[in-house]
Amino acid sequence: MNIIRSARFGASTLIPKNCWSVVRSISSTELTKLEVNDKTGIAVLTLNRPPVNSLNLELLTDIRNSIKDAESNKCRGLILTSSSNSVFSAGLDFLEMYQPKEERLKSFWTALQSTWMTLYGSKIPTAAAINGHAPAGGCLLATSCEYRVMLPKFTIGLNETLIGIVAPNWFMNSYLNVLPRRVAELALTQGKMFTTAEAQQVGLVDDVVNTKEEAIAKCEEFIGLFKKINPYARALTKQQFRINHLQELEQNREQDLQAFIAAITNPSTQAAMGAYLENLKKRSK
Ligand SMILES: CCCCCCCCCCCC/C=C/CC(=O)SCCNC(=O)CCNC(=O)[C@H](O)C(C)(C)COP(=O)(O)OP(=O)(O)OC[C@H]1O[C@@H](n2cnc3c(N)ncnc32)[C@H](O)[C@@H]1OP(=O)(O)O
Repeated sequence: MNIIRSARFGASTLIPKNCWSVVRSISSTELTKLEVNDKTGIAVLTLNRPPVNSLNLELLTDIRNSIKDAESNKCRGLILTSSSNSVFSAGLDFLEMYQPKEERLKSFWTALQSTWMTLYGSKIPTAAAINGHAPAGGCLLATSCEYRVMLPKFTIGLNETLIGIVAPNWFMNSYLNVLPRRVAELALTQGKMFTTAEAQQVGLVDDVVNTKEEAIAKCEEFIGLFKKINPYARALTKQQFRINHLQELEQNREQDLQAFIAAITNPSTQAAMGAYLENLKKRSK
């Protein structure tokens, strides 16, 4: 058995899973865990930032590093999931955007841009096992993957307009890569959160299963579809589908950053976000 060494983790840890496979930890931080199944070569990236995996600068940085680790370790595919039983990811961390410090705000948005480009443009097959709610940035992570499977009774969608903010072009492009234009426009303008059943009906998720284990198995099945396909040909084909969206952001990163800072620091956006956060806190009491 080859032991993969990680730049971030040193020697790999072996975790026996069942008699057929061995799960090996490639890299791990306080916020993420990246494990590869030795038999299939498929990696699972688990987001672990309780209570709701809200995406702050550190979590975004770890996600990006993990995707790169999976690629550099030549994993055959990458599955994103959550350690929570009820939330895949609550999207961007409001605490990064509410009453922000400018330098941190810049680093935060720049990290989000980089993470999105790394995931959306990844050479290896990507899949999301959505084992909980996936609003806004959580939905962005899922729609940046090539395949989605979701557990029942959760919600997913880009709800930005409900918060009084506008989803940037590249959020919309990830949506449009999955949904018909008419459905995407209606959903985005309403800030619609789809139930699992609705999401499956419009094609926002590909499959619905009852447990996280089944979701991971479905993702493995999806990634297995490429077993006999030349990885180079596959990667270039995927890239051709996504290159326009990737270039659009790459070429306008600074403009996108400035638009974000202007929109977020606008007093009316801050007021709307403050009220939304207050409401969230009341609800959770
Ligand atoms: C012309 C074009 C111009 C374009 C210009 C560009 C402009 C840029 C605009 C900016 C775009 C910014 C994009 C943002 C996208 C986002 O991702 S925003 C985040 C949106 N997320 C949400 O709305 C989710 C909110 N959360 C929930 O709905 C629920 O928490 C949940 C369904 C995910 C889970 O519910 P439950 O399990 O019941 O947990 P709670 O009790 O609600 O929460 C526990 C705990 O977590 C806190 N929390 C929840 N979400 C967040 C979050 N996103 N950030 C930070 N904190 C969060 C919640 O307040 C609770 O905290 P306490 O326990 O009360 O302390």
